[in-house]
Amino acid sequence: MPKSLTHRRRPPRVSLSEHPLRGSDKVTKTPMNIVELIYKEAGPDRWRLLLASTAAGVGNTLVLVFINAAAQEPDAVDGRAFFLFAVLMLAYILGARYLFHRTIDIVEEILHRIKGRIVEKILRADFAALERLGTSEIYDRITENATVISGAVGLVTNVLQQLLIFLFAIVYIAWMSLPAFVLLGILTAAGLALYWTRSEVMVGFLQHLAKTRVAFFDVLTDLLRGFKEVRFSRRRGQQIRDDVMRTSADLRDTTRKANHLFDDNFILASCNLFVLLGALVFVLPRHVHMEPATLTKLVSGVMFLWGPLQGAVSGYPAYVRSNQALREIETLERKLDAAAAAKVSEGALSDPWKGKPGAIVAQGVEYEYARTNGDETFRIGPVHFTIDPGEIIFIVGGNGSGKSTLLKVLTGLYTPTLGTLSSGGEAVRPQNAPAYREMISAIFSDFHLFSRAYGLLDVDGDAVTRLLAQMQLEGKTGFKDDRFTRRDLSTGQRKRLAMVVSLLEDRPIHVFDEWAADQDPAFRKYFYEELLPALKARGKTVIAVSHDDRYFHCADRVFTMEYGKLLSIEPGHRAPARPSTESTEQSLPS
Ligand SMILES: Nc1ncnc2c1ncn2[C@@H]1O[C@H](COP(=O)(O)OP(=O)(O)OP(=O)(O)O)[C@@H](O)[C@H]1O
Repeated sequence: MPKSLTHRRRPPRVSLSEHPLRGSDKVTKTPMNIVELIYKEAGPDRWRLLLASTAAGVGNTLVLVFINAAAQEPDAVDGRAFFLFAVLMLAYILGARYLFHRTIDIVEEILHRIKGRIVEKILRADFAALERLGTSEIYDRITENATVISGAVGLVTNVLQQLLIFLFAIVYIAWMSLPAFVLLGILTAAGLALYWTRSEVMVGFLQHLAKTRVAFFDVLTDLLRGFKEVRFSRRRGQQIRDDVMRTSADLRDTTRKANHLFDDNFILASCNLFVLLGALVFVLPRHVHMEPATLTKLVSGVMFLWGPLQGAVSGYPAYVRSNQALREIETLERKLDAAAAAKVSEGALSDPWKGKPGAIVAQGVEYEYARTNGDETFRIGPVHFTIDPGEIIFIVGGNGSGKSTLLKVLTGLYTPTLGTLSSGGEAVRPQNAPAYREMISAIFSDFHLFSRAYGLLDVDGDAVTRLLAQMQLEGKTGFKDDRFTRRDLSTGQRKRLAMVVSLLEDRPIHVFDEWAADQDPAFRKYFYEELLPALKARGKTVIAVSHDDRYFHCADRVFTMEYGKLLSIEPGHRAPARPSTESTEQSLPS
């Protein structure tokens, strides 16, 4: 029996570790499939790929035909025959190697470019739009889908090669016996039609599986993030467990059904082959005269179809999955395109300030969050004020009064819905907003500490050590190779580390969103009574959200917000004091 040199693979099973494919997003344009993408990206190499594929296919087929022939006439095998055999094998090796390696290179290059493009789009995206998009979707789509495509490319390429071999084998059979070719054609077409119909059902399962996986991961994430809270309530733990088990059972059933379908399709393809062989041996000789030798060759030829058939059958699910993954990436890119900040070409960007912001003026500034699910949205403004260079401004107000929202508008992260924000007489516009933000160093309440000192050029190690000491962080973390040696600090310490970075940035405007909230009394005092005055003495403008009414005197002016409106602007020493929140702190030793 001839043995195929082709890859024989069982259909890939769907496992829990695979990416949850999502089929819910509507894609308006017909997305490119993986084969079209490889064809397009291959450029001039596509002909070489075709050639390599043909060489591999022809080599593979002829090696088997050759072995078949040699087995029937062993006496005719001489040195020349052996040389021909070696040449055919070499053609297969070179062709297959080029085909597999080149398609992998092309796909990996495509994925690398897609990642770069997505990061570029994230960097260019409008902050508010990116906030709405959320991080988990971006993370999921950029990493998991790329993994699915990477993993599938070998199988998909194999399908293409197998189809070619299949074609050659059919021609070989037609050459031996035309009636056998017609019979095979009819049975193969019937088998393919059945396989195709079942494949449609399989695609539906894959999509359902994708949604179920997302639900499973969501509830699992809830359990892991809320692990602390679960420790305090057995009932909560039980309910979460029930939810996890319910989604897991759904996942189990769908995975089982999908895998059964894969297996059934595999068995179906095998049976199709058996039917072909049966028809060849039991039916054909009764109707058509055929030499026993020809029949033996035909049987060998049909058996040779086994490899290509299996390759194609097991590659098809990979093809479907990678197309789905491509669709996911495409959807993300479209969402990011929609989230892009107002289009400003690199050349049109301007910096009218050159690092000197002047007075910040808000004239009738309003901002409203985008409406989602028809819910009421929060809006601030209209607000009017001027903040002079070197001023210390505190923004105070109750929870949810809009302090952080105002900070995001003031720092140019949110574009006002109405009114004008200007700095040094220049309105902040899309063309100059990046330059405006470069003058601000902000620590928001949900700040992030980067693993490296990104954005800080030529950091002076001594300066960092001094600042770490000033923030009482020496011994807790250090600075080595452009990185802080430890970031797993307490909340208050992490904020002090963020302050170190902010001071190193040395920008004219400092923005702090409740920075002092997690500091102990001594450090809070240090922040208000030493650090802020020191910044002011260096000409810095400070805008800080604060709840520390006992330190309002440290501000030049206090802006009080209520329900999104600027209720009052008072000099620091006359600012309204709210009930003290520091009764506990006063009893503690400082
Ligand atoms: N990204 C967002 N999308 C929609 N609404 C938001 C968003 N962020 C905040 N809000 C809403 O804006 C309102 C004001 O929130 P904001 O964070 O500005 O208040 P705050 O005064 O800083 O409150 P706190 O003192 O509790 O930090 C809240 O009602 C909140 O629900």
